[in-house]
Amino acid sequence: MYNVKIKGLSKSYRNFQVLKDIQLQIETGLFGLLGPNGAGKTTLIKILSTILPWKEGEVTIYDYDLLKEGDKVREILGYLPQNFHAPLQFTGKEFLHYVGSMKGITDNQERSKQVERILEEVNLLQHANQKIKSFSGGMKRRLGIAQALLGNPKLIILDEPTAGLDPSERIRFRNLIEKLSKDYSIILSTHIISDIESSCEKVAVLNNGKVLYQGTTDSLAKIAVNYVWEFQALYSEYDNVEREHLIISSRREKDIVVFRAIAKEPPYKGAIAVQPTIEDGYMAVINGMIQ
Ligand SMILES: Nc1ncnc2c1ncn2[C@@H]1O[C@H](COP(=O)(O)OP(=O)(O)OP(=O)(O)O)[C@@H](O)[C@H]1O
Repeated sequence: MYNVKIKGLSKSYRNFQVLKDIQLQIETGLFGLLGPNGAGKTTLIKILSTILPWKEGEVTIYDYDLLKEGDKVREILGYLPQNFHAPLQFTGKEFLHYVGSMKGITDNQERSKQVERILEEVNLLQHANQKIKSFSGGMKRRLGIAQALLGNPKLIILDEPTAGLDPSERIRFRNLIEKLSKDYSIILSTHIISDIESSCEKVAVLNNGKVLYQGTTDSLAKIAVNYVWEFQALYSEYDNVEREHLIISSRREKDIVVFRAIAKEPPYKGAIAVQPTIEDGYMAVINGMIQ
């Protein structure tokens, strides 16, 4: 079942077209929206979150027409913006009560129940009465998720939620998102492949305002079969090789360097085709190797 259906969505800022005829269908579960900086992810997410006005195209979210029934969509939506800042002088609990009231949960008992449950869900219960200024980056981000969960939304939209987190916080955050995806539909926008590779079954790749790929994460990797190569070159050739080929990674072994590259043909003498990863598939799509 598709919860979000997008047909022919376009958006311009003055003369600059940011989204170009987007066609997307998003199912229940965890959906990854991948793309480099400037691809148009935030613009798309702001439109889906009813924050940004738009005119061209059709968007349905849980059978509500986004243009005509924005109020209904807001009732079933939880949103964590890219630059989420909670007031530092509040405690975690005070902040969630405040957001809950703003979302129209006026019954004190009901709001308290939700706040406690959600604090537990995001693993912040024992810090609930601490001021937010004492929270780590990861805790603040989990509080961001918590405010999105208030009001029992059906769809949660997270814009670059792991940006700036250290590796252990990132893993913790990722596990939380994966756990939540059992109960909620989640759209996760990111430019970090590892955020989606273990947990998202379906992804879309956006670049320059266009959807270049949508499908399973596995097929995104498979798309690059016969396009990913490993070869060795002398270290002294490093700059030339890097300039002339689409290099994904390299590792130095004394005087030689082992390169991993994407190309339609063997890019270097002795190059052998290797098994592609999701990152390879993503790079191949973004760089226009695969139409
Ligand atoms: N209000 C605006 N006015 C004009 N141009 C804008 C505006 N907001 C975004 N843009 C431009 O639209 C393009 C897409 O931006 P957007 O923020 O949607 O991309 P993104 O994929 O979310 O990237 P990032 O991760 O860097 O935020 C960029 O070129 C950006 O400069």
